[in-house]
Parts: sequence; structure tokens; C-alpha cells
Amino acid sequence: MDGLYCEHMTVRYGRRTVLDNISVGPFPHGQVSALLGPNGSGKSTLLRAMAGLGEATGRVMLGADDLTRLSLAGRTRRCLYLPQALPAMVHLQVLESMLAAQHATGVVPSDVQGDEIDAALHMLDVFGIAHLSMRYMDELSGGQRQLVGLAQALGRHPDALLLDEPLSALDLHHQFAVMEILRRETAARQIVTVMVLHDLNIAVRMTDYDVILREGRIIAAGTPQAVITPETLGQTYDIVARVEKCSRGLPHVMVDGLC
Ligand SMILES: Nc1ncnc2c1ncn2[C@@H]1O[C@H](COP(=O)(O)OP(=O)(O)OP(=O)(O)O)[C@@H](O)[C@H]1O
Repeated sequence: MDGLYCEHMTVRYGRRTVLDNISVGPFPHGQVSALLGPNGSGKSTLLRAMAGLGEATGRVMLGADDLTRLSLAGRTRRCLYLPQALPAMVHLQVLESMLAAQHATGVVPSDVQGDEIDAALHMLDVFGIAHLSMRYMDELSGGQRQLVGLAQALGRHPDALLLDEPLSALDLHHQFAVMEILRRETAARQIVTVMVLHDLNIAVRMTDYDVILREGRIIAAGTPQAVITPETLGQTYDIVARVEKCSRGLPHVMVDGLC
């Protein structure tokens, strides 16, 4: 099987089982996937387990490669997790923080052409924040730090990118801009990108493969059109919702009330 997938994944916190023997994926190469579901449904737990963070049993595969057999450093090089928390407010310039991130996994990937500083500046430029390169991280806004975190993550050239609520601090313009950047970079690099999202309208329009979780169980998986339906939204979020077409013919989720 191609793409990123996990088999028989179980995660416990103490005596509480949050994910019980679930298999999910494959999350395809070259496409952006979303993990959806209500608060506490297990999205971050699943993303972290796929990245090898925390105690978990089961297998995580990237194509034919069993990631669970790798050291954590080796695994992080292949499959990078960007946490929900924004990058720390350290007293480092943005460019320095990019270089530190580049070196965090010990190896500068061979496909980074030319000078490392140029590569870091290029990534900042991709996210439209090259003008912040000499500013200090602890002097940036939350949204600006989130953009730096995304630039750091893509700058590390992983094969799979696992992003936990990467749009949470961004304004509407930047939410759409980041989704377009992630779609373009994911396709150009043929990597796997999986993100936790709460905005169903972004998911329905701008992702390719979605998984909905509730209480650690998979409610639905597939294309947004197949997964984001009034039935699954009712079953998952306890809401009465419609998926209509807007005047431009694009799908739009509308919530009429609670079940
Ligand atoms: N470190 C922890 N120790 C104990 N329980 C935890 C821990 N982290 C998460 N949980 C519990 O595991 C369950 C799943 O949490 P998780 O953070 O994966 O949910 P989520 O779907 O990402 O939620 P949200 O949308 O609110 O971020 C929740 O019931 C939560 O209380």
C-alpha cells in the first residue's frame, strides 16, 4: 500500500484507552488530508502516535517502510509533527530559529540545494514572511509565530508532515494562503500532509482525503464529498447541518442547530 497508514493502533493514558486498535489511511502522497472530529475525539493523539510521540502499540507504515522500526530521530526526519502549541517565544531571530530547526534532526537533507541560509530565506518567502527574518521570535504575534513554525517544518523536508491545528492563530487571509501553500508544496514534493482541522468549510473545499473521529472511533474516511455529509456531521458533532452549493458551485457547510 502507498501513502501513510497505521494498523492496529492503541493508545492509553494511564488506564484510559483513547484509541483502541484502530487502522486508518492510507493518507495519500501529493495530497492534503484532514483529521476532523469534536474536541477530545482523539485527533491529536492519533497524529502524535503516527509521529512516534508517546506510548502507542501498532504499526505505522510509510509506503513499504515500517516507521515503528526506526529510532525517534530517524522517524522524525521522515515524519514530522508540528504541535498545536505555537513555537516558543525564544529570544532568537527568525532566521536563526529556521537554521536551528533545520539542524534539529541532525542531518541537512541532501535535496536542499545551495546555501542553507538561502534555503531558510526561501521558505520564509514562500510563507510571505521574509521581512520578519531579522525579528526576534519573542517579539512576534501568535499568527506570525505560527507561520514561522510552518516554514520551519517544511524547511526540514520531511516525507510526511503532520500538522496539529496549523491554522488556529491565523486570520482568514492567512488561513487560505497557508492552505494553498500546503497544497502546492505537498503536490510538488509528493509528500504526505495530514492536518487536524476544525473548519469544515476549509476541509470540504481545500483537502483531498478526510477522516472523521468521534470518541476514538473512525466515523468516516474518504473524499470530503463522501465524508462531510449531513448524516456524518449529525452523527459526529450532534448538529443539524446542510452541505449546499454556493453561487460559484462550491460546497458549503451550514449549521441549522443542535440535535
Ligand atoms: N496527556 C494526557 N493525559 C491524559 N489524557 C489525555 C492526555 N491527552 C489527551 N488526553 C485525553 O485523550 C482524549 C483525546 O484527546 P486529544 O487531545 O487527542 O483530542 P482532540 O481530538 O485532539 O481534541 P481537541 O480538538 O480538543 O484538540 C481526551 O479525552 C483527552 O482528555
